[in-house]
Amino acid sequence: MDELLKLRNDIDAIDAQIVELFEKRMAVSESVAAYKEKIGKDVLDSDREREKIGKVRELAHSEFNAQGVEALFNQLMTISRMRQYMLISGQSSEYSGFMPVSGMAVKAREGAAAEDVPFLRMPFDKGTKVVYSGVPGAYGHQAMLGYFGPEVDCFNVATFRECMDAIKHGDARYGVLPIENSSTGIITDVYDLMGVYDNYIVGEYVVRVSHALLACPGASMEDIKTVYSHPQGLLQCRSFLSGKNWQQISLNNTAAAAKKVRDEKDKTQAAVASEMAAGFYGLEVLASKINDLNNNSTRFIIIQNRREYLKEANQISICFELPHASGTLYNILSHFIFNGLNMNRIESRPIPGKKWQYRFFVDFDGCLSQRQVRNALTGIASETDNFRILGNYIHVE
Ligand SMILES: C=C(O[C@@H]1C=C(C(=O)O)C=C[C@H]1O)C(=O)O
Repeated sequence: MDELLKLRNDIDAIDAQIVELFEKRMAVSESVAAYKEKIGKDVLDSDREREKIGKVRELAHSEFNAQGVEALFNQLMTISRMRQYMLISGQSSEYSGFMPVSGMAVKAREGAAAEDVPFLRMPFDKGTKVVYSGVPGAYGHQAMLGYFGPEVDCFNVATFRECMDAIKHGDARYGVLPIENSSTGIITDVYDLMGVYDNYIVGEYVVRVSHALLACPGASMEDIKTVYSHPQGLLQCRSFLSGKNWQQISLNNTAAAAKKVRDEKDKTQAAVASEMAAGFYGLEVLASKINDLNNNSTRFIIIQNRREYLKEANQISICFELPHASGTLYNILSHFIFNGLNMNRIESRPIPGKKWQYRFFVDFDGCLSQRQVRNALTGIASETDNFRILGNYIHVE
């Protein structure tokens, strides 16, 4: 026991020296930050870090220790960079061109689950033009009405890209696009477009997908022979449809199915779509809530072409590219860890034209007005390629 005590005393004495040296090193690193800020030099100097690792490895007396020293100095230099970003990330109210704006308090709309609806929205009035992708009566329409209310001045476009273009060119102030479904995952096309357009996420809205069986007025369940819907609509109602012996036909979206049933006025046809589509197309609801899972939801984003964020915003979305080398993503994640930020999601998508290279999308908790967020973003921006802040908005749980 005495022997262990003595050995631990030795370790304590060495550790005290390490801490003293660590603090001395950090003080020098702070002076380096001040100098770099003065001359406009980047914090990260990969060549210098590589040389440093080589040199400290040579100082070690075994391969095991060389590896240990390498890991240790990688951490030391990461911490040193974090400190430098802290000292140079600014303090003005705007960050990277993003201006804080005041939100508008809006009550939850009828039929919406309270937890799906943000209590604060981006400012809009009756004259504000809004575009959504999809057709009237589809879930995109429902999300748009949920966020902006029934009196909104809106129009729809057929594709996600057209929605992006309408926002980019100012044909509409806000756009509404689906970004993720709770059972089928992310909408990759929307991610890819967000990565290349200069549009920004300013809000989020969740629609609980609740399918109903719709048919012509006067039709009953016994009349039905054919059912139309989006493939996902048919899939999500598999147990309801399984015993029915109806022909199932896929169309582009659920609202197109409702429209077809209305237009053809055939009592043997039915559509799987929302109850809202029933009202919109003058159809009757033969059965409601027919999806297998009743917590199936689609998350929509509200986009615009201005760099703005609500003062109460609590989630940030960013994207960036990384060189195809070992440790690059690990290095970026350290910015979240050292700044105490909670990451909610990370996705990667192939970069068109760059084989086996990926663009990363990260969502994390925070607001652009917070110091630790700015520190992390300053670091990530300078250590990645094509870094973009995609938006700061109120996240709906
Ligand atoms: C301290 C510097 O800044 C960064 C941190 C380093 C370190 O802690 O040793 C090395 C290179 C830079 O990435 C520097 O440039 O010397």
